[in-house]
Amino acid sequence: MDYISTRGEAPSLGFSDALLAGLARDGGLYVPREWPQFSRKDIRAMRGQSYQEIAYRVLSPFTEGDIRPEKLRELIDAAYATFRHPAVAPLRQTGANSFVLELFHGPTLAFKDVAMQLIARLMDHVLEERDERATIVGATSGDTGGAAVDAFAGRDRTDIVILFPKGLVSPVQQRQMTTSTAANVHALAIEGNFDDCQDLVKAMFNHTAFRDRVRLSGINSINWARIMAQIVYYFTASVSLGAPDRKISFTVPTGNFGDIFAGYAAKRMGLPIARLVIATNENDILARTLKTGRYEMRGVSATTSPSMDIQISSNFERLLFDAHGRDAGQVRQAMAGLKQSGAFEIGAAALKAIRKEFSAGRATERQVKEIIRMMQAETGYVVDPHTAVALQVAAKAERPAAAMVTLSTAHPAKFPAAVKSACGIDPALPAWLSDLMQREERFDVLPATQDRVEAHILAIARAVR
Ligand SMILES: Cc1ncc(COP(=O)(O)O)c(C=O)c1O
Ligand SMILES: N[C@@H](CCOP(=O)(O)O)C(=O)O
Repeated sequence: MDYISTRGEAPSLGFSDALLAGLARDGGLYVPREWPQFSRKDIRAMRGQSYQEIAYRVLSPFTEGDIRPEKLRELIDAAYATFRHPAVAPLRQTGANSFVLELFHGPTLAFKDVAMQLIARLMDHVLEERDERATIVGATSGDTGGAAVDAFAGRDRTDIVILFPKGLVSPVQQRQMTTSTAANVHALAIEGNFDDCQDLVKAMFNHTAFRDRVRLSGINSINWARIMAQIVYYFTASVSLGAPDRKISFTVPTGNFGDIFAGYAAKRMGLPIARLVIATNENDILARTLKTGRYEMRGVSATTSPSMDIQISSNFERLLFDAHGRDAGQVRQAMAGLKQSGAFEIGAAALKAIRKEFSAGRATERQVKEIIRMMQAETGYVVDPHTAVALQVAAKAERPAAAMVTLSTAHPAKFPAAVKSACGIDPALPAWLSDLMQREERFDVLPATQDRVEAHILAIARAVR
């Protein structure tokens, strides 16, 4: 399998190179040249198989030619052995035809662990085979950072630098990034918001001399491998609910558009998905875009679901590429518009193609609070605010005959203040994190300026040439 850039001006790469590259050299995102295909028979044959076995079948075509099959199996087994639930991503029934897919049973209690535990091992393996080192840089609105720190801590071939918006992540999220004692972990509090952090990461990738000097690599969902690993749970959930003989819809709490794009990829690979529903909080750029056909930045407000307080949804570029019939010129034009004026229009045909697969809705802060309260009062189930955004949008979504699976992307204990204020329950952290709030923090504070961040990284990275 080889990977091409959404902007059409970077060389195509094999899996291992795309994994280490993160962002393409033309500023675009890598996507597989073709979507691997799974027949109804292939999907039916997944019934009764473990998460690890389904992961192996789904991921093999993406890594073929680069990662040996037995190595892939070994890395998958090691990655998911870190999860505290035997099913890895269990389903919970919440209504007659409604289910919640719990993606928070990994070490840092968010869905990011699903991909991060695997890609840390994949990167380590590739770097070891090449006898190389890398400097990994990531931007986080809260969860990616903690998951990356856990997955990469102590790995000898990588330094990991995480940029988080100062004061805009929950205390639990911050400590998951700042209390690691591993020497290769570096947390940076940036004086700005998540979009500033993400812009800095992209700017560093586009600064070729710096990129080459520190051997930059990325772990945000701009890295194809993140999306790839997340495709798996759309298959496991659908198969356990009767796919391919039953169509399933998914509602996904959305920020950077990575998680829901993984659902779109699963559909392109043959999984019968009815609708993909984008759920946003009050930072509703994606819901507005689907309604109006205009992607327009308007500023970010802080909500109780901080991980989704995002305006630049990086992976929307991957969808645009497909919706424009893989015309990289159209993507370049849209991205230039976004850079120059903070907006772009989506042409009628592309918008029609997007609306054919996706619906979208937004949840207000009041609705999020109410749904957490109601869910706990009526069923005893306590959900986090990101999951609540999606449950609210799913409840309002048009319901074709299909079952609705809502993705639960974080454990409520990551956001105790919001949960307590909504339903009165103070969700406890699990045993392995119970002393998190007493651990000593270690992080640096920097302004959102590229030269200051680059200078800092040059001073700490061991991969510098
Ligand atoms: C808990 C949680 N839910 C939802 C999202 C949104 O996911 P995505 O950025 O893949 O759209 C994030 C951040 O990515 C998150 O941390
Ligand atoms: N919500 C994310 C933002 C970064 O998204 P990513 O999926 O591109 O890493 C976070 O929690 O950091």
